[in-house]
Amino acid sequence: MGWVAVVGTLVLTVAIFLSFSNMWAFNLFSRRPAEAVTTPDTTAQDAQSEKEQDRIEEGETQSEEADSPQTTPKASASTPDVQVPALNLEEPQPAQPSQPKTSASSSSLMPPPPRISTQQQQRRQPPKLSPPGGQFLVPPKVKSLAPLRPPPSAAASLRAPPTASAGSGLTASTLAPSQQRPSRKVVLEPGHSPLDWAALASNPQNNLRGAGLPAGLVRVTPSMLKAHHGRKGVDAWTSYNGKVYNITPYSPFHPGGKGELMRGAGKDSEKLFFEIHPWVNWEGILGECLVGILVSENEAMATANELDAMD
Ligand code: HEM
Repeated sequence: MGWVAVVGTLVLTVAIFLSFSNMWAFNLFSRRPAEAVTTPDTTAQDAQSEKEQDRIEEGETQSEEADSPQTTPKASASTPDVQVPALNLEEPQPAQPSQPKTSASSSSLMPPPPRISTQQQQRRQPPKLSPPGGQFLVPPKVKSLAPLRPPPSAAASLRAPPTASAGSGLTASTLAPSQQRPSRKVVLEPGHSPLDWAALASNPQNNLRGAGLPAGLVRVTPSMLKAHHGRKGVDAWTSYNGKVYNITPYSPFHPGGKGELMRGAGKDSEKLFFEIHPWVNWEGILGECLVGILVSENEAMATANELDAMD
């Protein structure tokens, strides 16, 4: 019986020894128990040794993983130090009145927009286009020393330069109405308007060239032209651009009067005509009054000699 007690004591001793040895081995190869064993007053040297130990263990693990890369990842016995709260979307999280309201807890929520005062709101509003009085803006007045005029047209460049006839170098068309020369138009007799003349000239039955003339154009010498002075029942001829016209039928229709028109009778009126009204279409008005062409006395004499020689 005593022998059995001795054996039992030995077995118990061996068991206790084995249990202690297991704890030591577990502490040596396991991390969690080592941390658990680590006391809060662990020095920095102990922490350094632990890090080195961790690096060794990780190296060993990596080498083992490299040797057998297809093995399943091994679970680690370590647990995270930070407790992650479990979120439940279905059940609202109960309020935690125990937690104090700190800036850290409120930082997770967006702060409410700051209140804007009425003056700030008025300042933030876009500017109004109309003045507060409701009156429309008046465009600024342009103070121009020169009178406003339209830009010069293309026809202005084609006009003749101002002549000295106006004295100051200005023509009647460029002067203001108050500064222009008074009109020298005359009051025409009834039935002698420009339209009446146009109707008369458009009728081919009216012989506007004059009586006793050949059908064709007449070779008019300066002496012949001079002989048609328009007095004593003689028609008035005038030359323009090398052609001779009978102006007698047109005299009662001339807006400037018969007297003005007769200033060109028996001579060339091209210069006079252009001095007064260069814009007037001579050919368009007096086309049916064309007598012939102006030739020199020598040309007319030579032509007469040629005709006599032919006879
Ligand atoms: C040859 C000598 C001529 C003289 C001296 C003369 C003179 C005048 C004068 C002083 C006026 C008035 C201008 C004014 O103040 O408004 C006038 C107007 C006029 N004359 Fe003559 N003229 C002559 C020949 C002609 C001829 C041959 C024609 C026709 C082909 C003609 C057609 C006109 C026309 C149409 C007007 C009106 C112009 C307008 O309303 O702007 N004149 N003329």
